[in-house]
Amino acid sequence: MQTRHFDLVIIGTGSGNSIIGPDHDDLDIAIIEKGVFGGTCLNVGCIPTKMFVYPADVVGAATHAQRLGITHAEAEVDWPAIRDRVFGRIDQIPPAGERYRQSLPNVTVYKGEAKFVGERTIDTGTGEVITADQVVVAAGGRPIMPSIPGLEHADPSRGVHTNDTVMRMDELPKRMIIIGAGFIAAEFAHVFATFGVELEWLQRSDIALRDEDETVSEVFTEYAVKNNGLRLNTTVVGAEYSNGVWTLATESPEGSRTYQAETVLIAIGREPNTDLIDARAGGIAMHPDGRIIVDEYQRTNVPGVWALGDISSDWQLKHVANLEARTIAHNLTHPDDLIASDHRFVPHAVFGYPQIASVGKTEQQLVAEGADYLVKIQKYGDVAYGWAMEDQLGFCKVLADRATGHILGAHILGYQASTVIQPLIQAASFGQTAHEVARGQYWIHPALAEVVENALLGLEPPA
Ligand SMILES: Cc1cc2nc3c(=O)[nH]c(=O)nc-3n(C[C@H](O)[C@H](O)[C@H](O)COP(=O)(O)OP(=O)(O)OC[C@H]3O[C@@H](n4cnc5c(N)ncnc54)[C@H](O)[C@@H]3O)c2cc1C
Ligand SMILES: NC(=O)c1ccc[n+]([C@@H]2O[C@H](COP(=O)([O-])OP(=O)(O)OC[C@H]3O[C@@H](n4cnc5c(N)ncnc54)[C@H](O)[C@@H]3O)[C@@H](O)[C@H]2O)c1
Repeated sequence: MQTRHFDLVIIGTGSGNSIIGPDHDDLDIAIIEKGVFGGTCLNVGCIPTKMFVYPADVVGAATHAQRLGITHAEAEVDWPAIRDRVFGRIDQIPPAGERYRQSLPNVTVYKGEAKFVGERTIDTGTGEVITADQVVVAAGGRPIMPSIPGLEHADPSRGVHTNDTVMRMDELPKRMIIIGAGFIAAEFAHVFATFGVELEWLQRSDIALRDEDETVSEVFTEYAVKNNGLRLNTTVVGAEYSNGVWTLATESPEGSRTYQAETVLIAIGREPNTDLIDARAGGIAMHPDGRIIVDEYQRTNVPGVWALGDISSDWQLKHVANLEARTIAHNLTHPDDLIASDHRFVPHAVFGYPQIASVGKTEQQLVAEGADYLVKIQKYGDVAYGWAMEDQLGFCKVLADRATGHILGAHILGYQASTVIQPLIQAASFGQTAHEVARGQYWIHPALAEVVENALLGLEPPA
């Protein structure tokens, strides 16, 4: 095996690929990718899912328009056309990104599965072992599979999917069973239910989106039970495949039951790829759940080795992986002026139906901490635009420190929640008080953002 030394090696081309910039022109860099250039978000995550969510939102809006006096003919969903539109656009990007990297004189692209064989020493999986002064581990994660015989591996040919394959199905199945009720399940349940697939959506615990603020998860769960086939407290204990149909055996407090469908979507969480890269052989310390331990500067315990994104972060979110990549991009070339990743107010959104967005602490976390807080829940339907929409579900919940008025958490469920929440993310991040944000600016009337204004005004003024 040949051995070559680099200034910098990057493992993974998701957010890892965005590290390389003009500051690094003088470095001899290797980047290693085992799969498709661009990583999860671009190829099998954020971007394609939202490209399916958008048409689902369009169909959903037409359906919900009945209460506004508009009826449409039933939507005809042309799955191959939707799928080919999505991937016809996405599939052009990875080869272009790879070609660009290969065109840079100081970058060598290895197409192989990287494994540490020593400290800062990596087998590229291409017949070459390389060493480096600095290594960035950005190898992400993968779907967790259940330990149920038949379902331990994705097998699209038999209708067992994860997010990696479900968006490329040849045709829309008549029936689908979704296992899990987190982010991925919520978004795909919205897409497939809206596209007319008969859903059985099985969740082993008593609530969907468990980590959200409890008001949000309760309203979301109630809607999903009523409209999207969600079944709670239902644990899958066995699976059989016969004549193109899966029969899943389940246990619940009501007893044993089976569910049948041609397609099963597994969405029970994601695990870090530290085993694939043999992080242990590189001397890299890990949490019990397999994530790499990093400090606020994204340093691991091994000098010169950094990690970012899903393989190390507390958050499996693209904007977090990107921020951590920016931290490392700076720190690689500024050893005496390190910057820390800002994880104070990490927001997220779940692009299902109803849409959800959140930042900061949940009310249950504040209760557990014994915090002295103010809370206001403002309904969409009680501000002008929400009233015009005849919205019956949406709300904005704001939590603020009683003494200072600082925003501690904000949780929105409803139309465009992911956009409506942004002023609250800004206020929390810049330390503005609820009163300042509500009173210190105009709020366009009668825009939906008034739901945020009224939530803030509804908090008692700070003592
Ligand atoms: C269905 C879905 C929807 C999502 N939607 C959103 C969303 O709307 N918003 C949001 O913020 N986040 C979303 N996420 C999460 C987001 O995609 C991830 O947090 C983000 O992509 C993580 O980036 P990363 O760079 O850490 O890892 P990745 O993008 O996964 O990149 C890791 C790369 O490393 C490569 N690799 C792994 N092992 C090796 C090895 N041994 N050798 C060489 N290469 C290797 C992989 O092939 C991959 O290309 C979604 C995730 C999924 C699954
Ligand atoms: N819009 C977004 O930002 C977005 C969208 C999709 C995914 N993501 C990221 O990807 C991550 C992974 O998503 P996910 O939905 O797979 O995970 P998740 O952690 O959000 O949800 C996992 C679900 O599976 C259930 N579960 C866990 N183990 C199980 C088991 N053994 N059997 C049955 N059910 C089980 C849990 O109760 C939970 O409902 C998310 O945490 C999120 O960070 C983000």
